[in-house]
Amino acid sequence: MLVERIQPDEVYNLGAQSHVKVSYDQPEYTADIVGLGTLRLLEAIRDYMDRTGKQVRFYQASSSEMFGAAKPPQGLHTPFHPRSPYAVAKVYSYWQTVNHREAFDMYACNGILFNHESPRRGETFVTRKITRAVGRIKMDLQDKLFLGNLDAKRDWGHARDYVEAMWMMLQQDTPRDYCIATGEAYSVREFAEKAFSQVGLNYEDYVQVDPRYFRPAEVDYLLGDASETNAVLGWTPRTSFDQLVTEMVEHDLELARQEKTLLDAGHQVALKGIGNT
Ligand SMILES: C[C@H]1O[C@H](OP(=O)(O)OP(=O)(O)OC[C@H]2O[C@@H](n3cnc4c(=O)[nH]c(N)nc43)[C@H](O)[C@@H]2O)[C@@H](O)[C@@H](O)C1=O
Repeated sequence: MLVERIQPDEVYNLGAQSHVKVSYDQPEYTADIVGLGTLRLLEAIRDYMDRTGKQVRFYQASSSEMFGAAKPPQGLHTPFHPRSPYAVAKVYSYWQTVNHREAFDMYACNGILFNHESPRRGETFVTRKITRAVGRIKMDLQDKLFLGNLDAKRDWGHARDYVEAMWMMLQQDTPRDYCIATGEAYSVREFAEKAFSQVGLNYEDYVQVDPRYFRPAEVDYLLGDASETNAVLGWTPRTSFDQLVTEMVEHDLELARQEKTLLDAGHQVALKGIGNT
């Protein structure tokens, strides 16, 4: 067994089919990985601790998607109202984690993280889909960007800051749950506006709404209240929304420059996973 071989001190369960729209196309697979996957890990760790007497700390990547339709701002005391198979499975894992902590005295924490982005974000998530398109449009490699609901609002932070918070959660004396957010929300439209204007373009000239990207049930407005977490952990985000957008646009502009250089030199360029979800 893997836990036996690795003998971990800390386990971070970040494994998932993490795309909300895809979870509607693949609900059973999503429930298996995102829901039962957590239970399998918790049980493997419990069994390992029972047999060896060792202590293992467990982090569960809970998600602001669990709040779904709940009114903003959402925090540790907001009741969940999930709006997708992904979010429902995350709620299941949230409670499995709480229950293992209460029933078996495990050091297990839920980090309820609001959206966290970076240049490493998968290209089918909206922020990266936008910044990839901004770079490619600027370099004349693409004409249009097709998006879904431009009015959805998200509390977007930088993944680098959020990963630090995850680690801090497992360094405390007692286990509990936390909420990580910036406390600021922007719409998809505002993200696009800022990203395009970064390279001197107007998003309205390039963005087209395509209903293909609408979700059967949308999460309209996520805005995190991390005040309790900030007080306990002494954590605050370091990267502003403007800095996040700038970093992602600069990264993807450079990627587009490289693509253009290769194309101009007669090479074929295979594009990895440019967004169609
Ligand atoms: C915290 C949470 O964060 C992420 O989930 P998400 O918020 O669904 O992320 P997203 O970037 O796919 O969508 C954000 C919003 O943007 C809207 N939107 C418009 N047009 C497009 C569009 O064309 N593509 C996509 N993907 N979204 C679009 C879309 O309808 C939604 O309202 C995951 O990491 C998840 O694993 C997680 O846990």
